[in-house]
Amino acid sequence: MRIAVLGSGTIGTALVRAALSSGHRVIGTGRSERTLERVKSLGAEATRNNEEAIASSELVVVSVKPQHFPEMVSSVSSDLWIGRTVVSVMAGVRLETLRRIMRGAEVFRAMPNVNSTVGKSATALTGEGERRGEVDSLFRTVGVTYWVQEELMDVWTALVGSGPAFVSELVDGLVLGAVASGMSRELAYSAVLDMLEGTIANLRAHRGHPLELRDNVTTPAGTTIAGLKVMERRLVKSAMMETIEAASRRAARLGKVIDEKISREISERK
Ligand SMILES: NC(=O)C1=CN([C@@H]2O[C@H](COP(=O)(O)OP(=O)(O)OC[C@H]3O[C@@H](n4cnc5c(N)ncnc54)[C@H](OP(=O)(O)O)[C@@H]3O)[C@@H](O)[C@H]2O)C=CC1
Ligand SMILES: O=C(O)[C@@H]1CCC=N1
Repeated sequence: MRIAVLGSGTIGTALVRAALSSGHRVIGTGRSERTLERVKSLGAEATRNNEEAIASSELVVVSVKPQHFPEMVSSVSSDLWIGRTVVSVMAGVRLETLRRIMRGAEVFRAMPNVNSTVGKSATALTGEGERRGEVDSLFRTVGVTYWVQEELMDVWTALVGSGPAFVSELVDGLVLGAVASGMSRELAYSAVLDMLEGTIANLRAHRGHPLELRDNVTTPAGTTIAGLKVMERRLVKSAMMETIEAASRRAARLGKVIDEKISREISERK
């Protein structure tokens, strides 16, 4: 299949690489010379011209930032979308918005995460169309896929899309705590990553509630309960809940703002 990736940045580049590795012909777009050179170095074609990329492809991935989407689509003739399959990875942007601007295309949304760069994304997919299987295959090349109702895309974006940033913050906090207690940063970082991998394996093996694992670790009057008391006092769990809710609300808001811009764009075209 011929695949176009519009916006070959962090996520776009991972998808260019994935599509090439599955034997597809790929054309990636970008604005800067640096982006275009990176796409070429992977073995794909590269162009600044989104129309050229769309016209020559059956499957089109839209991986520009949501804020750049209205400007990007305004430079594309609306006829070009007819008969294409389009997959947007943009946070917040609704299927309804995409369908309105891409008349005649079958439209999907995907929400991967930055772990797609190491083949370990968990990607939510939504939408309907004949190329559902091909869309699923593309994202399975960068990790695992889950088909979900569109209503869940904003919270998925918060939990899984933004999640690696939140976990990185937590990792940094743990490392700094160890540094404050006299461990070198290098050793602490390596130890935290191993501890996380082990914890994930343990949680997956036991399949129960995560608090069962917590209680297995927590010796009466031991070290863990001393730390847990601080986490309780500092409302760490409450902060995590609010973090996901805030990010999810932001995705919803972003979708609304982009929808309004696209509506204005369509009425100006008429
Ligand atoms: N980063 C993440 O972890 C995740 C991001 N997403 C979503 O993926 C999308 C991309 O994010 P990310 O990869 O981080 O962003 P990047 O900024 O890394 O990539 C965006 C790319 O779009 C290109 N671009 C901008 N405008 C145009 C245009 N008019 N025509 C062609 N190319 C254009 C930029 O090119 P240039 O650099 O040359 O200007 C850049 O390479 C976003 O919509 C985001 O919501 C989804 C899940 C996770
Ligand atoms: O921060 C963002 O908006 C994007 C979406 C998911 C991850 N990064």
